[in-house]
Amino acid sequence: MTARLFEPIQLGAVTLANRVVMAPLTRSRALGNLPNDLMVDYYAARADAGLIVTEGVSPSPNGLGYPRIPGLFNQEQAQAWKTVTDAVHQKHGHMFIQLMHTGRVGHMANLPSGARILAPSAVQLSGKMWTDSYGLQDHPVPIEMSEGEIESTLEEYVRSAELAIQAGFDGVELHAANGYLIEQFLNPHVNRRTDQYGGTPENRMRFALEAARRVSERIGGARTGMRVSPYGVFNDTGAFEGIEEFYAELSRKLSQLGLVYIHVVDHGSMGAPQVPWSIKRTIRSNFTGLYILSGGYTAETAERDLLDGKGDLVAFGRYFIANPDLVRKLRAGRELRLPDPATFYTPGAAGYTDY
Ligand SMILES: Cc1cc2nc3c(=O)[nH]c(=O)nc-3n(C[C@H](O)[C@H](O)[C@H](O)COP(=O)(O)O)c2cc1C
Repeated sequence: MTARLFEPIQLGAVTLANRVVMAPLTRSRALGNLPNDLMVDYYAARADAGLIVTEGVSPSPNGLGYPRIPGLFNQEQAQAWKTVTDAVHQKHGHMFIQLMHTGRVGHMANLPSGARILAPSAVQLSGKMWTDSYGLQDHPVPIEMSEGEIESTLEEYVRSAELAIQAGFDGVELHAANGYLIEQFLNPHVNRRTDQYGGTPENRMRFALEAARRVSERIGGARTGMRVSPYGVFNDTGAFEGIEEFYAELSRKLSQLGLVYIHVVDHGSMGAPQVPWSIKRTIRSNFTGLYILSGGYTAETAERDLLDGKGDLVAFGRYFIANPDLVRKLRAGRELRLPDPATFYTPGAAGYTDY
């Protein structure tokens, strides 16, 4: 059984061996924000996925809000990432890098010196952030970005995308989901600006669309995707008035920019409210590129939704943590292991390369 999931599919210029995507998974193993040999092993072991999307990687020193997450904004990082992409390509895998700027989600203790916690508005995130030096700390009140800082941050995305291509990635996924910087602009609970980047839906979309436009102009739409999470609640986001029309318009505009895929998060399986099918259907019909389904999928539900035409590829997150050979297991209908959440973000090989 499960046939469609294992059919090849064209994604821009590359042919993926199957429609199984390894979802982006922050694992916090990048000491000094630099990819290392342990990460090479981890990704290479999962190269059977049709497409690997990396963990969130910051395009800026300011976006390294969590401890030990990798960056991609200098040559040293690009060279280190090249060892990862080489290992994955050697095994005939393909790989997009997820550019995740954490924005207000962070703490100064996690950032390199000179970096700053920037966000569309000076609205503090609730809850605490882990720091290796001081344990759990309150999120700080972020600095409201000036228009100049918005401009330089957009250029950081472009520069990072360039470095990604240099580092051998097949493309870039802009992280506009889960309450990180791009979604901080999209969401009116977080974005209180009154200039051209806030207020109306058109203004709140501007940062996301500018990032998508500039990155796709630089590296090509065929190498640019975006991840979104309408109705997501992570990092104090949540639904807002006019959300259906908002994402209808956003997906239409991303389609016009020629992005190769849209990756839609549904964290219903993680305890968040289920994302209504109405909005997924709207995005599906407005966006002419590929659609990646994600959130709580099994072999059976993935196959069902692909056959129903709900999407073109299916991302698996937690199962990929505990089952490096996930594609083989799905194909054989074998039982899947569950990951140990205690080692999701701890440094070292335990719960990372020893499944
Ligand atoms: C440990 C962990 C880290 C994650 N890190 C990221 C991330 O860096 N970027 C992102 O977009 N989503 C991230 N997610 C969300 C996953 O990509 C995925 O959407 C989620 O796990 C639901 O899919 P699943 O039910 O197949 O696990 C993370 C999830 C987990 C469990």
